[in-house]
Amino acid sequence: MSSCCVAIVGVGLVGKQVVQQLTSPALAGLFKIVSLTNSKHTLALSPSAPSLDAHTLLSLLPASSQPLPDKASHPAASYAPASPAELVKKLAADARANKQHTILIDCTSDLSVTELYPAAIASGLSVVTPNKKGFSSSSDLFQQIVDAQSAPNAGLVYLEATVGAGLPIISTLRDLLKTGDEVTKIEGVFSGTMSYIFNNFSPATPAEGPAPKFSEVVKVAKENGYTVSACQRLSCEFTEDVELTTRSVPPLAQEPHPADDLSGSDVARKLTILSRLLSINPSSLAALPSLPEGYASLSTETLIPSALADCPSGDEFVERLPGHDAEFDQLRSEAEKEGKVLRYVGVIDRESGVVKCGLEKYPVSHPFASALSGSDNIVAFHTARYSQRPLIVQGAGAGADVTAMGVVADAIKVAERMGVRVHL
Ligand SMILES: NC(=O)C1=CN([C@@H]2O[C@H](COP(=O)(O)OP(=O)(O)OC[C@H]3O[C@@H](n4cnc5c(N)ncnc54)[C@H](OP(=O)(O)O)[C@@H]3O)[C@@H](O)[C@H]2O)C=CC1
Ligand SMILES: N[C@@H](CC=O)C(=O)O
Repeated sequence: MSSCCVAIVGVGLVGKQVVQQLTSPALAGLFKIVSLTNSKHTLALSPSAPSLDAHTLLSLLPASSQPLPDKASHPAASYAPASPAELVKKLAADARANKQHTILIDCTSDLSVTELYPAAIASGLSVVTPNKKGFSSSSDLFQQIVDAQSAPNAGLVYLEATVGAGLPIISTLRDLLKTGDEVTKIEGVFSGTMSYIFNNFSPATPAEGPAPKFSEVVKVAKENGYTVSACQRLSCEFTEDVELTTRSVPPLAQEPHPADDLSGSDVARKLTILSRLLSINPSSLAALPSLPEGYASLSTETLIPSALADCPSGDEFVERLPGHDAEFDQLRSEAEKEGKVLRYVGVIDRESGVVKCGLEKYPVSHPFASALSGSDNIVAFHTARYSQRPLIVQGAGAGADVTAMGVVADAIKVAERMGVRVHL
């Protein structure tokens, strides 16, 4: 096989970057993009037509706010209303007919798309995704995805970018486990947004002047989160209405409503994924909690003040947050009195069977306190082999370009395993 077909569902921040990277000179000959789908429309491309560049491909998919044109402006293109379920059936039939392996790349955050993975994998498609929901929701769905890989001629599944974006966290864990190491504990800062907030609210080396208020830091994080959309679009050259100065903004990927990150559920989903990967591999250590409802079964400390729990909009949340600054000031001064800083961390402790995430205090000399900046994630693997000092993975844990790198690197692994030769 000299190339793989690729269908991308979800063409937002990450999906656009995936298109960009798959059509780069290094990879354009190895992957053939056969469809792009947003929440409303599917653009289908004839596999026999010459490959198109990223700009042309993306310009052929109408935005979901626009109606489908009567006729495609490119001879290789055709349109249909978006139906990921129908798409999976068609891709599987085409792959069988053309004897060409096809990768479904899900760059949505939609649970209903992940519910298609078992059927997709069992019908021979491979799935590559940064979408956490399929692996961190009910244990039934997770088990169905795992079991689908045992069907005759099943496709493969790769999920590196679900944890730490492009950082090699899932692949490191898999390598440790498959080579027989015992992973006793995984701990780290797993949220780019939480990392940014606490690196600034509770720095190891405070800047001169008054300490920042929690609400001010969250507000800046929210603003940067919005700015990164503009930043990424600029780097893809799809809009002209963005000032060049936005390039200097650190790449955050905060959810539009800060409560989605501050609730800790994003970290809980990442811990669920790692915990389940640990649990499906043989180990002599005690079993971890079964997490039947996924992230919702996990002990998660929320940072949303209870009075703001039902705040409907992100703007209103940020407006009302200053009323709760005193609570966060107190947490910070308690930590400072002990010579410590605050960090929002996740822990999977194999020996005690604890899986939890919440706010913890760390001495300023600890790597979680002093080694992080921007939206960095840091993950420490404590194992039988790495018993004296943990194996540490660190770097930007959010942002469209690094997340897309994790996705595209997974697609390369699928292609290699399907017989496509990829040279150094
Ligand atoms: N951004 C980051 O730094 C990181 C993101 N991730 C994960 O990557 C995924 C994508 O994130 P991101 O690109 O930032 O999100 P965006 O919101 O920018 O993009 C999501 C895209 O999915 C589309 N979509 C939603 N539902 C459906 C559906 N049912 N069928 C087809 N398309 C659909 C949306 O379409 P429409 O345009 O029509 O609304 C949109 O194009 C998420 O799962 C996220 O958690 C993981 C790690 C880091
Ligand atoms: N919102 C997440 C990014 C996607 O996983 C984060 O801040 O880490």
